[in-house]
Amino acid sequence: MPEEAKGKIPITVVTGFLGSGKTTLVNHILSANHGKKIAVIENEFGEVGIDDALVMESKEEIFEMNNGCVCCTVRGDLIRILNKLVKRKGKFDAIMIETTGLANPAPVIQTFFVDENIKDACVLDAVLTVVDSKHVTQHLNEVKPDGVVNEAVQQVAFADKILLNKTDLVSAEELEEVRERIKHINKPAEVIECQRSAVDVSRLLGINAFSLERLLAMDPEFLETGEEDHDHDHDHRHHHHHHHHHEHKCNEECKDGKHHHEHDEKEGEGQGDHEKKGGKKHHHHDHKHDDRVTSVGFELEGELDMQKLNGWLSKLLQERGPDLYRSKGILSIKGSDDKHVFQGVHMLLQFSSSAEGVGRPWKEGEKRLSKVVFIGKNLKREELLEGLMSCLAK
Ligand SMILES: Nc1nc2c(ncn2[C@@H]2O[C@H](COP(=O)(O)OP(=O)(O)OP(=O)(O)O)[C@@H](O)[C@H]2O)c(=O)[nH]1
Repeated sequence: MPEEAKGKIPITVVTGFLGSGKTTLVNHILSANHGKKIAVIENEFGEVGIDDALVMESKEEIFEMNNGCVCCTVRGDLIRILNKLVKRKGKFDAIMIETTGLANPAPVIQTFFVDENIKDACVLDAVLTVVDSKHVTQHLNEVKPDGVVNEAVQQVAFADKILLNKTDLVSAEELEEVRERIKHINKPAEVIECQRSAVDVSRLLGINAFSLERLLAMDPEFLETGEEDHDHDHDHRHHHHHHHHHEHKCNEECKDGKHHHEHDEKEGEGQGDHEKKGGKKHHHHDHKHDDRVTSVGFELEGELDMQKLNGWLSKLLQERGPDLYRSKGILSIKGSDDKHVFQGVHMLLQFSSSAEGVGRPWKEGEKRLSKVVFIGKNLKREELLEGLMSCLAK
């Protein structure tokens, strides 16, 4: 361990596009036999929080940051939670942060270098990026409107280690193509092929893989504008270049209930490979998200009919699969005392339940609400709600 890392809390950032297998990785790490106490910080992009119910019950504390993306609105929350944890130093061994699938990891990484308190107490051990072998190419190729960041590219570019996950869903040739593509974006990062994010924890934690030097070699300005540009607790009116909307709650400074923020744009300043900067010749400090990508979430009382739901979801994913990046839900199903879960990634749909060890069973007295979230392009709330309501059991 390098001198400056001694006695500091190691931080692992888990990133990767929507549905790539981040929560699966967090659960894998939490349940592995390493004897470490790990505090987990979960950030979710979605109108309705689901992931907290899907992360395993563990002795460690789980902090949730919903209603925003860790790279923007809730960055202040991240700093507050980290400062709280720093005060409890010694009571746990490590911190793991799971970012949303739409997060640009750069501002998350900057947090560990711009906040004095956090910088003194913590050391970034590694940025782990989970990649969905089947769907990543589509996301890397996605042509974004001018000035909009391609988060999938950023996530690969900033990785210290890449978990090339879901190898069961692709052929050997496809896997090789994905590997090449990833190497093209990020040559130094080790790529580990896996299924269900199952990688030996000794290769993931306490590996001291993060290197600020390497990052600065890739982008000499990495730390320069971070503080100013990414602190969204300050007055948004100072900025006026780009707009950035998520269909989620903002901090009180956003006057119109949508989320705007802007960054100064520095184009093509000899940064080398531009794909590293978001698939375009844009500096990573622009981090305007794609406003066509939104989340729609519902909380529903009453029991759902499994057969109807399965039929409706299968049809929806078939028809809207390319645009429907991610769907997931916690379900109260008629005729069952188990908590049911569905997971959708594009056209792939999977049902499971607490009886199979997925999610936690309903607690005594817990209100049996179903929660469903859709994340994707051009989603129509009314249509989705109508479809979901039609699945209620009579
Ligand atoms: N076939 C296959 N499915 C996998 C694999 N790893 C994870 N999954 C499934 O992929 C879906 C998404 O996994 P998650 O771990 O929830 O993904 P995530 O990155 O946390 O998703 P978001 O937090 O919504 O961005 C779940 O249904 C998993 O069971 C794998 O190696 N192969």
